[in-house]
Amino acid sequence: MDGYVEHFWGYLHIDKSGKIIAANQEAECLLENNPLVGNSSLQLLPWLRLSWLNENSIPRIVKTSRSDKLLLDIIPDADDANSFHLYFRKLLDFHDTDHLWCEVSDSIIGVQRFIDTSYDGVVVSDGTGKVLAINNAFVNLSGLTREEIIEKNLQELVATNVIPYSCSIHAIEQRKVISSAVKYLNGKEAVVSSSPLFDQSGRIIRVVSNVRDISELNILHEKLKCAKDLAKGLRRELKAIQMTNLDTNRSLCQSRIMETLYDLVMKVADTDLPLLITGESGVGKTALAKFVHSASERNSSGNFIHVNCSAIPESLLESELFGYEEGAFTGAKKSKIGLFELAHNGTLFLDEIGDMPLLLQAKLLNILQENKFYRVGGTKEITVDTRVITATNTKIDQLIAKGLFRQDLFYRLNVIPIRIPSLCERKDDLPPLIAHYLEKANHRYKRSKSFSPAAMELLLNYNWPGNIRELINLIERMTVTVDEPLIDLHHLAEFSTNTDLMSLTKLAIERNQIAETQQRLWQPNRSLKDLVGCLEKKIIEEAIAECGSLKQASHCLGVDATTLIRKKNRNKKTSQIKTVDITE
Ligand SMILES: Nc1ncnc2c1ncn2[C@@H]1O[C@H](COP(=O)(O)OP(=O)(O)OP(=O)(O)O)[C@@H](O)[C@H]1O
Repeated sequence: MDGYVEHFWGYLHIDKSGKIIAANQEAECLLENNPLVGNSSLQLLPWLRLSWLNENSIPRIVKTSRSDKLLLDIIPDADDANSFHLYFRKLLDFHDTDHLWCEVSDSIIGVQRFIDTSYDGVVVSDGTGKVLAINNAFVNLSGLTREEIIEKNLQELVATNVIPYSCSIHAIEQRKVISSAVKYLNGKEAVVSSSPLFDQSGRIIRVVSNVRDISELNILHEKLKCAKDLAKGLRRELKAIQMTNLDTNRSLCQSRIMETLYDLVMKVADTDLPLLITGESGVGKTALAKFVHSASERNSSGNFIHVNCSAIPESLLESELFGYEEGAFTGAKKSKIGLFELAHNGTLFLDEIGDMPLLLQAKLLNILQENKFYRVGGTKEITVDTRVITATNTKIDQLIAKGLFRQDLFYRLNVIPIRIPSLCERKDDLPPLIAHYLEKANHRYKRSKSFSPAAMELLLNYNWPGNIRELINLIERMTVTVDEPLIDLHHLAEFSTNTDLMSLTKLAIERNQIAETQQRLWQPNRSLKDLVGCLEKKIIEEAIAECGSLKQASHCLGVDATTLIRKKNRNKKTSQIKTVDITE
């Protein structure tokens, strides 16, 4: 223990047997400079009793001579059960108030213990500004030594620039708690709060200052600011990437029908009109809803929230969408914000809207008309500014006919109806989509695959019932599973999981084989003369077709026209290839 106690009190560190391990100067002074360390405290202090060591910190007054009295306190060492700290001080004029001093000593020692364990710096001064005690935390924080501060007047310390400012002096002057920020000479910053203590006559007897190091806090604050700036930058970049992706999506749709669709979407993106997107699964309804959000002002003011109404159990959907208040139902321990609120200033995309229960449809209609709703179990009306985009791949008019969907809600949602055509209705989009997703898969899986012309032709002729999602899946599967660099028809047949595609591929393979066979010159059971005749006829026919007339063809082939006609007709019977009509 340092500081106040050390300054005025003698201190001995003694072991269990009473041997002195350490002592301070005040102790040497009080015990008249006898060498202390190594000696027995019981011999040097005949009034000391070994039994007192085991009595936990009881301040006592002992008579050392006829006139001298010592105030004494023994504290066990917190780290070493076999040693004790002994504090003592002479009592001079207090013969009649011994019992009071016991309490005072106890509180002084107690205060010092308290301030030493404080995380914050502590400075105690008297009513004139003289420093009586400081703790280690203050020494570490201010970079000042005890000698520079203890017993010095704070006003002088400010005047001599040892400290930049004293909050305690202002607390003494203004007789109230004063708080202020201080920057010490070592650069550390602190928030100081000085509280004056008054005696019964209103005199200030002590000022206790609490000094909290805020340098760390400032550094953390700076770091937090940097992190926030970084997050802001990343969010901007993410949005830019998302926008690029969405722009790519638009540029990949080159069919006339999709270009018209995107033109319409661009016109309505910045309005708050509800959109109902229809189309088969995998055509890109979600992608289009994201595109609308990103192309609108809402992209910078709010979030895009995607809710699949068929994926959330009916019993949970209401509380998910609208949130709930504490105690609204069993298990609602805390209130929770709903997805509508989460999409405030942004876009709420309700996918598979046909699966929304009828009861919730009424609540949805209300919110679309009023922009207001109540949380489940709530009494406070909540107002939101949320754009609603819905999508479905079921026929809503059939649901209306069956009484499963509210007609009024349908009209409200279907302000801008958008039907995304299936991939088979927009085959012009296939080449850019295939090229884009093949490149993506090659990059992702570090491959360099390509499709053979025959495989490519097949992909262009296929109907893609699973639409773009099926196309992406097939390309990824082929890129990863095919070993050869060229993905050919037989790979499609081998690795395809779709029976339609598989049979289409097998058909194409067979057709290719027949074509190959037809192209071969040798055929079984035909004489050489017959085969040569056939070839000759084909050459003559091609020459006539290319040159435009028999005369020109005979000129090109270097034979006269009569020979050409004769050769052509000679092979007529044997040829299996139909001849063309030749007119000069
Ligand atoms: N125009 C486009 N260009 C490129 N990729 C697209 C395009 N539209 C959709 N996609 C991709 O196709 C896949 C399916 O799209 P999306 O999930 O939007 O379809 P969906 O119609 O919402 O499907 P579901 O009805 O099953 O929810 C996604 O991987 C998406 O990125």
